[in-house]
Amino acid sequence: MSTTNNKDMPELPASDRAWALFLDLDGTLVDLVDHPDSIVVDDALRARLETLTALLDGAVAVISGRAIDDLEKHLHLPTLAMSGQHGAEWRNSQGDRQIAGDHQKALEAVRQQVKEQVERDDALYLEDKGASIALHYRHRPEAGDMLKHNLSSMIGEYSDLLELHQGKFVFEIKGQGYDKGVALERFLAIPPFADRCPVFIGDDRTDEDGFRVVNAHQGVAIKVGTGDSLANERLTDPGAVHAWLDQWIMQLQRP
Ligand SMILES: O=P(O)(O)OC[C@H]1O[C@H](O[C@H]2O[C@H](CO)[C@@H](O)[C@H](O)[C@H]2O)[C@H](O)[C@@H](O)[C@@H]1O
Repeated sequence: MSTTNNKDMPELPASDRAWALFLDLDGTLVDLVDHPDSIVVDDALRARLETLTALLDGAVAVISGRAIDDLEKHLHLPTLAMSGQHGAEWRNSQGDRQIAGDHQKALEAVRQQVKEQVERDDALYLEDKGASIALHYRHRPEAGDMLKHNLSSMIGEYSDLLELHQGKFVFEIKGQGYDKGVALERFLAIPPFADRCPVFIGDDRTDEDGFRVVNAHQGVAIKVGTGDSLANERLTDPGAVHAWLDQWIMQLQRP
């Protein structure tokens, strides 16, 4: 196995294996910021993703909690495979898309209640993604426990169809049975990902489902930042992720 030059960084994936790369967006590829619309995806990141996609024969996907329309609005990479809304949406590298719909009626039933909760406090922000709803409380951190309690009650009678996920200053109501692990398994069953060994980089607790699947496939799971994790490897922040990916690109380009 090749090694990186920086002792603090994970080993680079061995060059004698075929790899599939899965990447979380917020907190992993881009820095966390005050509002979901304010993230910065620069040309260097776009170029990095395009180069890796070419070098890995198309086996690169972004696995995000964001909706695919939102990911595309920021990334502008129409042939990049993606999963959005924590596994409820998929797009392959041909641009073909699917979205889970079995929980939509239940979500509709709670949508108005969530809106009313947000309307009571200007510091809260509702991100309605279609197949999931995110309630952001970054600007009202002390409301976390109250919101968790209220949102749990709202979805209580639909617990066979809906579940509550907690991310970084956000609660998300999403379809039961979809998560980033499900998204990874789905990609690993189809070309060009099938039969490749997965590498997944993520920073949040919702990424742990992905790490579990990667570990089961004897892949490389990399947690960005601190905190308990199923991942065996660490990178400190998005800047370190970019540097690690650049080193991997150099290794892949070596004759
Ligand atoms: O799975 P990810 O790609 O990491 O997406 C997770 C959630 O990211 C976004 O919210 C988070 O990032 C915002 C921008 O930095 C930040 O303001 C917010 O506090 C974070 O929770 C996104 O808005 C969500 O839809 C994603 O699920």
